[in-house]
Amino acid sequence: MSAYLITNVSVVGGAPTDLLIRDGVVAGTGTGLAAPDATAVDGTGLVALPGLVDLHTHLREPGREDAETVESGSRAAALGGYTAVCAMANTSPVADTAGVVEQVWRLGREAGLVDVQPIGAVTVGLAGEHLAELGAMADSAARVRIFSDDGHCVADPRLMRRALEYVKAFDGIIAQHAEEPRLTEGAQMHEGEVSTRLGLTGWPAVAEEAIIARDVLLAEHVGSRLHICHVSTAGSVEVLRQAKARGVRVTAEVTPHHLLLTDEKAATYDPVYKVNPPLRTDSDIAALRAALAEGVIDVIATDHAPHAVEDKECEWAYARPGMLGLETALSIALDVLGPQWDLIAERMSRAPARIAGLADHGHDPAPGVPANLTLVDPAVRRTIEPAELASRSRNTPYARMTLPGRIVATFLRGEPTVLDGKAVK
Ligand SMILES: NC(=O)N[C@@H](CC(=O)O)C(=O)O
Ligand SMILES: [Zn+2]
Ligand SMILES: [Zn+2]
Repeated sequence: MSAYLITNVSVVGGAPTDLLIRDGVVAGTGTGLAAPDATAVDGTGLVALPGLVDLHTHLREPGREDAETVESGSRAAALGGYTAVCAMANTSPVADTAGVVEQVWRLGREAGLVDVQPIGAVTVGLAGEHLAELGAMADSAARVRIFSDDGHCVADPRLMRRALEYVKAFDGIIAQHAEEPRLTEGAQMHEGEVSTRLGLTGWPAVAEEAIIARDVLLAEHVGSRLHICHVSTAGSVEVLRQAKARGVRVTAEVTPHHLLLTDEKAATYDPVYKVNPPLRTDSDIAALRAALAEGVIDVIATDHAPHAVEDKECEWAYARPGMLGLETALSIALDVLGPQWDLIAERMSRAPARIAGLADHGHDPAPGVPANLTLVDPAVRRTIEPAELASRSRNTPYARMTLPGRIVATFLRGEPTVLDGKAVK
């Protein structure tokens, strides 16, 4: 195994130091380290963060390899500073058996760019009728701990209760896509002033809030762990705040796009802005940012949702919802939070690693910890060019925007996956 000596780097915003990486772990820190056999990496001006961990990634393999593969999505993740991603189950076939989750897990290992941790479906085929084989997925080589029908809500309260009961035995989590389907039939965008003006059917905030309120009560009743995907409204934050104050075992994530973009974007009729849950309002953004600072929202998760051109560059009503996220998330976080490195490390690495139970991830670089880390240059501003992204898809809402921060290098267990801002393989 190789050795790397990163010199003069700020670890999570601290005073510059050196970091020696050897045999897959951080072998030493301190100023003036010497290691003649190590490859030198000049860390001057750079910030070292624990490798980012994404709780919510769509990799599209198996089934839509034209939009993304485990390998292309892993490369996008590494370039975004990630060392682990949790792959959502809404593939084709759905990841609802031990066989499919093991396939995704193996493809992740073969790509070798990030740790790919499969999420299993809650219900067979995401159909919301019968529980999938949760135990077999948990016992499989993929060791699934998070289950989600993401893309769909587990709308049936009895099924949701049974799923929560089932995963309690192995401290698993149900990650809910909170959307009361009866309240969002035909919905195209956030229900509010802009949808009224544009004449598009609205997706009301209460469709999300009602499910979160129900599910925190179910989780409290059962004593199980619940995670809420892509929280998007101020009302959801209030429900979560109350639940957490009561000690309910609930965690929550917000996406970069819900922290930055509003429903006004729909007025462009550019389907790149169509997403579930929809972009909301300025006051929702303010509440989400405050909740993130406070810890009512635990995690920034990308909901990286690649879509092929034919599924996205069409009329708004026919376009699939979802947008890319992995290669821009850290920049959006920097833009929204500023250089609050400890908060960024907490919300984008430590907390998601803890929630997903990824023991090798989410550790600040310190002697003895697995060398899963990323180096950020906060001084660089870069313009997002969709054609330059590593993702197979192009549906970024940040095209031609200039954003702060650039990932210079990413290390997975001591080996670089990104160096000089370029993927190593
Ligand atoms: N977020 C989206 O708009 N789309 C996701 C599904 C989901 O996260 O609900 C997708 O799979 O494309
Ligand atoms: Zn979802
Ligand atoms: Zn999703």
